[in-house]
Amino acid sequence: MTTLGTPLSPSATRVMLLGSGELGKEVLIALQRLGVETIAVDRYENAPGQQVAHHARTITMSDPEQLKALIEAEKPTLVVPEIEAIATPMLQQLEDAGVVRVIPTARAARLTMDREGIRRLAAETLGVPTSPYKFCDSLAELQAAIDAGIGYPCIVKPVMSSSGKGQSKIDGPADVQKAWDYAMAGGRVSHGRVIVEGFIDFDYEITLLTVRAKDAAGAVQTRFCEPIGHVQVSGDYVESWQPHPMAPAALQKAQQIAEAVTSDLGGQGLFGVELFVKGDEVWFSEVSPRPHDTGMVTMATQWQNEFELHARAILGLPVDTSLKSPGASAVIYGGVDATGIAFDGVAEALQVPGSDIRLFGKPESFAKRRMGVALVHAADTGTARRLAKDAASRVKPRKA
Ligand SMILES: Nc1ncnc2c1ncn2[C@@H]1O[C@H](COP(=O)(O)OP(=O)(O)OP(=O)(O)O)[C@@H](O)[C@H]1O
Ligand SMILES: NCC(=O)N[C@@H]1O[C@H](COP(=O)([O-])[O-])[C@@H](O)[C@H]1O
Ligand SMILES: [Mg+2]
Repeated sequence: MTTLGTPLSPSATRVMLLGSGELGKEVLIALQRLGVETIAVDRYENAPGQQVAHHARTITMSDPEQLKALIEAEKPTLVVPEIEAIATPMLQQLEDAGVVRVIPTARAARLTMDREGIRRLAAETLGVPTSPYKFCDSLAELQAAIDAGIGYPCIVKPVMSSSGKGQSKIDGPADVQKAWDYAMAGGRVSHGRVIVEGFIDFDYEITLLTVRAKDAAGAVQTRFCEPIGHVQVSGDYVESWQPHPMAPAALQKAQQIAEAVTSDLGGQGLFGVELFVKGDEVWFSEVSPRPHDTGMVTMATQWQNEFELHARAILGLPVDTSLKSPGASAVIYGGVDATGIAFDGVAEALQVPGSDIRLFGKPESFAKRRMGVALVHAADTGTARRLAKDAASRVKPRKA
């Protein structure tokens, strides 16, 4: 039986988010609606989720001692990682010692924070198809890996990064040095290690949101949302839609891969399984053991969006992954480097039929920082994509 308490009282169910960006903010709102007491942690003050939580804490989450001190002081019922730059070995230590429960598990957080952990698990332990890959600690090793079989084109990424940070495509020998230097500058934690992957010439890519939640008998069951199609530019998502049609054989393979990976990672919660598809062939790319940026579209398309699904699943509550309407999302970038920016054109954006807007409230804008998203529901995804891009383009961020 799940029992929920009253926030700010001794009975409170207390949940700590490690990372409080746009995704965490929505998880926090979903938790608040269930009367959960929330603690939003991030690396900087006034992060989006910190603006809606009961408590805000700012620490260096990659520093194990700071993380341990905070968790021991706050004693949350659950710790929910929201970003990859976290001292996950410390989370493992605290979970092993019975101090806290990590979502979905400390092991899953640790393995997925580092591309090496999850890639080796998927490809080498579980035998799931992936791009060819190699891990390298120097420019010389990178060049050797490419020459020894990865070949051109290929993709280089820091082992600890997301949203395309530090990622680049190498088309030929002239790009190798540049890709190495870019990766060294772009990781979330300076690490000096990269993955180089053979380029998969896919027809399309999807995120398969996969939920591990308890059924009426208390057993953890796996459920899938409809596939989400998306477009990425420089490794960062700019557009997503749901449902993305798939051939039955490809969908079946996608679900098998998602089931294999998420059941090995275990625990309860929502996962974003990223897959490349060409014909009936499916490759596993990576997985977030938490809501996914491309899944923001579910705020327009599902009865329970991915944040509500995560909140429910981690609390042991039932979930409904069904689609409400086709829809799409389109990213609103900052466009300028400035703090406290202003957004013109919100009313114009909301004139677009079936549209909605989220402005995340990040205190500082960068030209390529995601500051908001436009959401649209429509009769079909083609229409929704067109309208979502239109709505996003009407929002004009500027220096205040
Ligand atoms: N081996 C590959 N072959 C072809 N395209 C790739 C490959 N690896 C990555 N990409 C492209 O780059 C995108 C981003 O890659 P990946 O998901 O690994 O980066 P990320 O930084 O973890 O992004 P995010 O955190 O937003 O998921 C993919 O969605 C895909 O479009
Ligand atoms: N692809 C992962 C992803 O989208 N993560 C989301 O971006 C935030 C960091 O944004 P920032 O870099 O603008 O601070 C994270 O906190 C998370 O919400
Ligand atoms: Mg990705």
